Amino acid sequence: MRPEPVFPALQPAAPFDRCERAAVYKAIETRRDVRDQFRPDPLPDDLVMRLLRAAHAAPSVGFMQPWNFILVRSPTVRERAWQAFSRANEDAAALFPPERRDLYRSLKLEGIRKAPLSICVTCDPDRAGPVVLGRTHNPRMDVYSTVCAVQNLWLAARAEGVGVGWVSIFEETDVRAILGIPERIEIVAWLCLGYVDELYCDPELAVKGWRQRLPLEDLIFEDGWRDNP
Ligand SMILES: Cc1cc2c(cc1C)N(C[C@H](O)[C@H](O)[C@H](O)COP(=O)(O)O)c1[nH]c(=O)[nH]c(=O)c1N2
Repeated sequence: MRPEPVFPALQPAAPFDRCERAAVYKAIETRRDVRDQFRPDPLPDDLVMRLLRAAHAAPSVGFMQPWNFILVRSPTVRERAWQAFSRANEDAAALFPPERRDLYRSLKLEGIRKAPLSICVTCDPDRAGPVVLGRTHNPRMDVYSTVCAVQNLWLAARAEGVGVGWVSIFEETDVRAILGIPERIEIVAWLCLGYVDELYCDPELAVKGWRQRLPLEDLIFEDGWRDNP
């Protein structure tokens, strides 16, 4: 007997309707990096799972899905992470020219202790063996994939009324030691999560005079690189 032909499952690719489109753009445009506005109440487990499913639906090179998500709820562990941040942030301040240093020091750049949940997102370069479809000529593709997962989570969180703040001012060795992450695993993001009642309309760094949004037109080139005039 001949085997039944297998048809791939397809879904319609029609554009979303007007409200659905508006919802997608609303999430993109109103998403913010949150440092200070976190409410202390814990996020329900089913909500956290929805965010993680959104992250896990991200594209990845060779479909390798290199990510892991380390959920950090323990105040003791978060306190250790905050101390690591504080040390790194002191070093960071010294790197800026003196006229920027005071403004830098005045910025709030983390919500590690205030947010009830932190998620450390990591990348396992060995997840799909040594030779990965699409990573053959650029080893960073697995990390790029992991960043796609972070962005999915960030947008889903916006839709759920959950604020997310990315903290990257750490010595990597500190985060590794605090969470027991092996050497071969890459640490991609420390995210702080919690409910928020309000969000800045514009990036906080713009509001506080650190740096403004660039005109999009200046960033688009046609048919090749163009040096700034
Ligand atoms: C890879 C990476 C790393 C960091 C960030 C982002 C990304 C993508 N951002 C957040 C960043 O400051 C913010 O996204 C921009 O200022 C734009 O603001 P909105 O995200 O639009 O609110 C960030 N913010 C912060 O307060 N402390 C930090 O250490 C970091 N690190």
